[in-house]
Amino acid sequence: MSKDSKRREALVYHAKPKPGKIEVVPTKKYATQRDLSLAYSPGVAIPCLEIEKDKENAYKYTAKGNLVAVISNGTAVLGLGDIGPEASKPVMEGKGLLFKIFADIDVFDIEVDTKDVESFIATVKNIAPTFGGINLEDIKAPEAFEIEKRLKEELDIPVMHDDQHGTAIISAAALLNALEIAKKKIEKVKIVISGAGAAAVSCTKLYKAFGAKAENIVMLDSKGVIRADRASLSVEKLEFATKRKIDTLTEAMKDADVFVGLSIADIVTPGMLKSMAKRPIVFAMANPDPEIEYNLAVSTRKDLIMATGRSDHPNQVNNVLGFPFIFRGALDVRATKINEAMKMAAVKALAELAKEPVPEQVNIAYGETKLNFGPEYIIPKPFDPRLIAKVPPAVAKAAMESGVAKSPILDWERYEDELLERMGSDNKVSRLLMNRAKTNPKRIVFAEADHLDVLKAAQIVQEEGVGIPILLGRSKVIKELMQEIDFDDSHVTIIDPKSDDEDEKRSAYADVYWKARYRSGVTKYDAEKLMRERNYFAAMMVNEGDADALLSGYSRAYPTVVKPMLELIGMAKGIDRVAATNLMNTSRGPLFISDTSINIDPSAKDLAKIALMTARTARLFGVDPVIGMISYANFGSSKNERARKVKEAVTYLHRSHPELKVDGELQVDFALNKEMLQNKFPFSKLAGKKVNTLIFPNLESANGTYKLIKELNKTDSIGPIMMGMNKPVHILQLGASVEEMVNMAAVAVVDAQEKGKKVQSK
Ligand SMILES: NC(=O)C1=CN([C@@H]2O[C@H](COP(=O)(O)OP(=O)(O)OC[C@H]3O[C@@H](n4cnc5c(N)ncnc54)[C@H](OP(=O)(O)O)[C@@H]3O)[C@@H](O)[C@H]2O)C=CC1
Ligand SMILES: CC(=O)C(=O)O
Ligand SMILES: [Mg+2]
Repeated sequence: MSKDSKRREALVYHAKPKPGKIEVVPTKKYATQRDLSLAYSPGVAIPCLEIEKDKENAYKYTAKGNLVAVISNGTAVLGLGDIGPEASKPVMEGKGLLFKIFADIDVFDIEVDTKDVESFIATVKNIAPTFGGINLEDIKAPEAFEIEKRLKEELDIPVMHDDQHGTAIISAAALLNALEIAKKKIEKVKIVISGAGAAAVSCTKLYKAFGAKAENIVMLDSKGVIRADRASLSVEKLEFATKRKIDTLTEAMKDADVFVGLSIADIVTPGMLKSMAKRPIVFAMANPDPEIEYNLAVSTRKDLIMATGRSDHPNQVNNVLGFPFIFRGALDVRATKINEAMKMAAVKALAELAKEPVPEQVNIAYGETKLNFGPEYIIPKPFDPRLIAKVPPAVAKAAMESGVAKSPILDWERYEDELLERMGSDNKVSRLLMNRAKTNPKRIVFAEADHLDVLKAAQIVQEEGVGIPILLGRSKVIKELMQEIDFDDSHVTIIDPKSDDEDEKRSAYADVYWKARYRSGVTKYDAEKLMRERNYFAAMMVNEGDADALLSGYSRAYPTVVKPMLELIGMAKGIDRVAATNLMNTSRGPLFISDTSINIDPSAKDLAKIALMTARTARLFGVDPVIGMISYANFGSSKNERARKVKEAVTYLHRSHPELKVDGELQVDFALNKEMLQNKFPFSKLAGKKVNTLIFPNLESANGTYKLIKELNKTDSIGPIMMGMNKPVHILQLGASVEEMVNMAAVAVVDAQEKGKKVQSK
């Protein structure tokens, strides 16, 4: 992607559909007058008075306990410097987003217009009653040190300057692991620290706490090496002043084992790297651009262990891995501080986690084949689902043991369950899907590429590396539209099935088609005419191996596209029924709904087949299927044939697939509410389990339900995903959005990867 496109993409992301990245969502009912009289006056007065009696009740009756303030004055925003409070807001909102998606913590971002230490402290103290914790962000040194110190002393809620301690925790964990890989001892290594600001000073203090020796450390600021004989050094800098008679980074780097950059971009040269000791460790953590670019660094020294603060290279050493989980642990025990014991516990938990076998889900999420503890994997990845279950308990335990926890955790197993439960609401399934597609992109025919939105989706698919688009349609229109949206056509195949240029291909496809059907009344002429039809041509491309997957249906009603696909592509071996499922990214986690598009009134046997196909699809998305077979009645309470049909399907499934977690017939609310199910039907195979797949008894109920969820909750939906076809062919909903089409393209690619595996293993 060009620099211009990246810039445009970033601006559109922040501007559309609503400006900014976060909003406030009510958590209580507000539908009726009664609800409102509880939410506000007069009902609201009751909790007010309870809190007046005892301030601790604020944790019981308000959102305080899960609310963190991300506060900045914009004086050291990433590595962009002093850009002011307004300009820091996108970063602070971004931190809010990360707090929410990684640890389910709510955030108000607060940008304060003052550089005066006292006035900043007073502002934070005055608003502190609102919050359960304070995350100070991007405030420059030395002011940041005084601000944090004072707020910690004067407030009884956890206060952490993330650039100091978040960064210190993550980089210490990464450093301990990198040293282990390089077989070096922290007590012996020579360390160069570029930067002497908030992040650098705190990181270096923590390395010292883990054994690094002051005499082995050289620190630099904007004026060069911090030497003991330099005039008017701040106390923080003085702690790291060296007695060595050197002035420059070049001199400092000679024979150094470790370089830690918390300063500005591009100050380290290949020459400097070459002068470092054997097996050097380089953490170039300035954001967004590191002290030395990743590829330049690793191509300069093969024995390098390299990390940056960025997500687009291996070893992202960035405080994102820390602050959500550290605050989660601190809030959950109502810690009054984030102390050294808690920080050390977080370091150890992170460092240990990197050495454990990486779950397949993480490999998929990062498009890796096998992440393993080693030079390119020294620290866990932010999307590792184990982080939420490992780091907050370690922090919480340390808080309890060090006596700063006001509300200790008694049942750790239950706490871990609660932590995992919190993470149901993020969209990790679509992320997983996209990343799995990227590992082995396939050729996808976009059969309606002369429509602007289809083309936009193809462009994203190409630029993101999800697949290799082949654009089918009127080539003149396609090319004009491509220009309009800045879609580079130099590496994209464009095919117009009606044009003379395709005579040869058309005739070859027609021949194959005719030979398979000449005893069914199809003439050569019919076949040639059909091949001018885009869907027939596209399907033949997939059949004949000229493409790996097909997407169509954006501009036509679903049944009119399904029919030719079934006729040309047909069903997979051993399958006598196709069906479609929709994956909904709901607030309780991923939910598969079937059959949303094909079978109008399936029989009991068909329902069982649909359940089995959906279970297979769920596994493809990394979801262990837990299936509710839906009806209007529960477990035999109605004798009507419609309920009996579902019951029969369940009996069949229990007999033929006893290992499958499936039960019914069930009403939707019982299927989705595990406590309700456990209480009323404890004998059910699903009692106490979280159902993630619903099989509906007929098309109208499944189709209506998924559309209802999608429209009312604005839930992302991936699908309809065709199941049971012989080739990866997927049919879009009429007028699907660009995002839906990109998701479907990823589904088509993953489907092609899977079908490819089956062919290979035959
Ligand atoms: N990866 C991560 O997780 C994190 C990365 N960072 C990055 O670290 C950097 C610093 O952030 P922070 O500590 O909050 O900011 P501060 O403003 O507190 O500190 C910046 C420091 O960089 C020094 N500096 C400036 N130019 C040079 C130079 N040419 N050579 C050496 N030092 C230089 C400054 O020197 P002086 O003291 O003379 O002004 C100052 O000490 C930023 O790029 C930020 O993005 C920060 C936090 C987390
Ligand atoms: C990551 C971060 O907090 C920073 O660069 O400032
Ligand atoms: Mg920061």
